[in-house]
Amino acid sequence: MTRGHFPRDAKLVILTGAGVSAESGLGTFRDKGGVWTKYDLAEVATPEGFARDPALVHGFYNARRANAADAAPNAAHHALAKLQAQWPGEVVLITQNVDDLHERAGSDEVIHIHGTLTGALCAACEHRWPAPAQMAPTDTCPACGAETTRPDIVWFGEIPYRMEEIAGHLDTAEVFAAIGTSGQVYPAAGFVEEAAQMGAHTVEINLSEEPTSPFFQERRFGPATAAVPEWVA
Ligand SMILES: CC(C)NC(=O)[C@H](Cc1c[nH]c2ccccc12)NC(=O)[C@H](CCCC/N=C(/NCCC(=O)O)S[C@H]1O[C@H](COP(=O)(O)OP(=O)(O)OC[C@H]2O[C@@H](n3cnc4c(N)ncnc43)[C@H](O)[C@@H]2O)[C@@H](O)[C@H]1O)NC(=O)OCc1ccccc1
Repeated sequence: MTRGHFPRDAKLVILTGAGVSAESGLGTFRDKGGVWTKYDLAEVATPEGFARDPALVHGFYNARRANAADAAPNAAHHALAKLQAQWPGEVVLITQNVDDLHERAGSDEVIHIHGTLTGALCAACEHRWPAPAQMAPTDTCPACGAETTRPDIVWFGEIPYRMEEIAGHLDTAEVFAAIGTSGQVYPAAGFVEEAAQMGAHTVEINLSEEPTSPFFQERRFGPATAAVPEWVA
């Protein structure tokens, strides 16, 4: 990590997107052959879609849960876990991804702003529990018994998780890095501007240029499994 820009124990805030899990075989969303080219986002990733057809939505997430379970963390996940363990300053890892590959690479604290495939949520009492491999509309909540269980995922139109905590980290970040994200989904896409306004050094690591690339002071293009270990080294 080129030290010039910040102190040895700087506070690092890192945001990851689907690109960091692409080389683990988990499709991204907006690239060629991406998830949103195969599925209609409004049908499978909105509360309205779930109300209309919960079986369709559970089927979509059951398939993604199975894919994620069969996948393995890659060199980018491992490099970030090593950075969290060894960097003298604070490292905050925020992910838009709903897979658990960061944790399986050894990252102990990961803020899942869009939820997780491994979690189930009761829409009635907000109880949370580990998701079974296959979820179905007839599943009942172990706490209140209601038949209102859903994947613990933040859908479009819903408020992302832990936003206050994240706002605090963006205000105090000395380095903000975005890795493998197209910067098209808000509020996450706006984090770079918030961090830059507070004086953070901003770094983009991505396969190629994105509309938000001009917001970053430092840009590193290449596959995450090469570019992230290089940046961390
Ligand atoms: C599409 C977009 C225009 N719509 C939105 O942003 C909406 C609406 C909206 C709100 N504010 C706005 C302002 C302007 C315009 C629109 C809005 N946002 C919302 O609805 C959000 C909720 C959004 C969350 C939706 N849920 C997801 N995921 C869970 C589901 C699921 O996963 O099924 S978002 C979904 O997209 C996220 C972003 O996608 P990326 O990760 O960036 O993936 P993508 O495919 O796009 O890009 C991949 C990148 O990787 C790169 N890459 C590929 N391979 C590699 C490689 N090998 N190495 C490195 N890089 C690589 C590619 O080049 C590319 O750049 C994903 O992470 C994924 O989580 N809620 C909200 O705003 O509530 C109110 C609010 C807000 C704040 C405070 C209070 C209230």
